[in-house]
Amino acid sequence: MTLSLDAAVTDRDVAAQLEVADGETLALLGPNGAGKSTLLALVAGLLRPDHGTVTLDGRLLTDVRDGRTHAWVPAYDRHVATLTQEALLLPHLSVRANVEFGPRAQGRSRREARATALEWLERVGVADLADRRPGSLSGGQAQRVAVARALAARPRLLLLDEPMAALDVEVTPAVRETLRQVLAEMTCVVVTHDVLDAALLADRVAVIEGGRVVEQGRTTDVLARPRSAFGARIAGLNLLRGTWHADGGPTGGELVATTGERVHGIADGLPSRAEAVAVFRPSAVAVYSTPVHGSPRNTFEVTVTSVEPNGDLVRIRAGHLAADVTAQAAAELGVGPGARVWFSVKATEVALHPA
Ligand SMILES: Nc1ncnc2c1ncn2[C@@H]1O[C@H](COP(=O)(O)OP(=O)(O)OP(=O)(O)O)[C@@H](O)[C@H]1O
Repeated sequence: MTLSLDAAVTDRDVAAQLEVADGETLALLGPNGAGKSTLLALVAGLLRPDHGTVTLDGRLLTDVRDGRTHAWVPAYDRHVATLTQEALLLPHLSVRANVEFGPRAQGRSRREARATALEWLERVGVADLADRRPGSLSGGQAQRVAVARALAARPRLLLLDEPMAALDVEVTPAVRETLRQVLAEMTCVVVTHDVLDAALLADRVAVIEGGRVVEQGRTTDVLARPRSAFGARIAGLNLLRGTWHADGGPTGGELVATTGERVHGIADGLPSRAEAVAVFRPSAVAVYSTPVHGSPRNTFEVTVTSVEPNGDLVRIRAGHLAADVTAQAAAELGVGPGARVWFSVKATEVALHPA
């Protein structure tokens, strides 16, 4: 294992064991206060456990036993980079200087640091902003720069703490896609509230509740067959498989699903005729009893198969698709199994990625 953690923090009632293999992305999911950020802090070296160990690439970073610290590598020497909700760029430095900072601090030459910075800014799609100051960037741009800064330091492990939580919904899909591409090569732990992040970014998921790992496994397995209460609440994403047809329209094209639906969505750089999946949350689906129009929306005429409570909402299932609506909306619709309804989801809510 590249990363192993087996540690406890008594006053936060956190006691967990995690393992992440080389090149793998693990998502930590769980309700507020479950202990996700605490686990990241233990790995990053920002928090000392009451007992336990943290190992990265066979190097013992933390070892606390019998009330004594046997090993403690300080945060700056762990080869671990952390990306938080806020980009936290140094305001008085240019974008490029922010990204050069890590390589320079590691003793690389000015020229090498500059080349590395430009390469990463290019990869995350903001090379044209290199000379700007952080204060003049949008939230999405700043977060891309923060990704470049984190990776320019060549960390062995990347920790992401809700990296998209502070972004506008319009820019989230594109930043998520950038992360998906760069994370493919990294060993990574991502804390998220958003099941879509887990579905698109993570190979494996660990569900944390009350400071304990209550469920873990391959993302697809956990989302398809959740065994914990939290897992069940977040599962049920809509997922359509098919072929992407680029046509240059408002969203660049549509996915023709093997189940017949045609779906517009956000597909950054997906080549035409690629096998792809379209993913969207049940809560992004509006339900109507009459046909709806209005672009850029996807509308599917479906037959309701079940209506059941789902947390504070009501989940309306129609075969392989699901919509979560408020209890009031469900009451107004007054639909039950067998009813014909229209599911509608904005193209901006649909993420497409290679299958
Ligand atoms: N700095 C702190 N000092 C003491 N207790 C803390 C501290 N930070 C968090 N806690 C407590 O530790 C427990 C775990 O919190 P943690 O922040 O790790 O949860 P989380 O899963 O990251 O939550 P969220 O999703 O709300 O960010 C909670 O009971 C919390 O109140």
